[in-house]
Amino acid sequence: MVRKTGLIAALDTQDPAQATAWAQAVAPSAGAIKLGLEFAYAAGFQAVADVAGSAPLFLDLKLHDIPNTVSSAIRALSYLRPKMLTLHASGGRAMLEAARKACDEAFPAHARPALLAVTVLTSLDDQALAETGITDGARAQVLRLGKLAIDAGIDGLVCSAHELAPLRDTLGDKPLLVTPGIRPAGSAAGDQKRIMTPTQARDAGADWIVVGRPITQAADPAQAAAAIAAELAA
Ligand SMILES: O=C(O)c1cc(=O)[nH]c(=O)n1[C@@H]1O[C@H](COP(=O)(O)O)[C@@H](O)[C@H]1O
Repeated sequence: MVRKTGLIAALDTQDPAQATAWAQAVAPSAGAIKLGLEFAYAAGFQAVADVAGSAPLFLDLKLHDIPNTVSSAIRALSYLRPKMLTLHASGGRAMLEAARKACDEAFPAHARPALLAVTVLTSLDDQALAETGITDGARAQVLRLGKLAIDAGIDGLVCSAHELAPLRDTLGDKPLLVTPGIRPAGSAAGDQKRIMTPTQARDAGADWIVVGRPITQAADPAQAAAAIAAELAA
């Protein structure tokens, strides 16, 4: 299957003016902008709504709580009209199903966001995961949580590019697979552990790659985003 892999630019900042400038800079190259915990906590949800005027919104709140709280939170944020919304797969089946139901009820059918379940954070390697009690490695845990989330009606998964091939083998083409931990050749990994380049992630089957600091910390964020989009299209 020929897959078109899109770019999501992660705009991690506390400053609305900075987020707006970055959103405008990346808009020609990115299919969505990602605003998450740092921006929402610092600048508030009105600022999220304002910045989201520039591009489709990936709202990365990584919901993880009891089913009633997660479904109520989804109803409460529905006015933001995100294109994608994250929650943690490790919240379990009942939470995932409650989120699916809340999403279906709170959004009109034409404006439903893709619900994306975060499997194992890309900042974790097998050793760090073992300290949490998961001793058979990131790949096994991503597959376990990925199957659970898709079975519970979730639209897609957030995983590292290293798990794309086994997930596609197990779950097929339909689930949206979104991969952070992407580093263009030569850029610093920072706190990310399970990383790949944009080309490698595309070739392994990503629908979307998420890139933050390699764009936002570049001397010219517009040019950095354009270069990544060009790499994906090559
Ligand atoms: O849910 C996410 O987007 C996410 C999941 C994950 O496992 N790893 C991960 O890095 N992210 C997010 O993706 C972005 C990656 O940013 P950079 O490391 O700067 O490219 C950050 O905004 C993270 O919050």
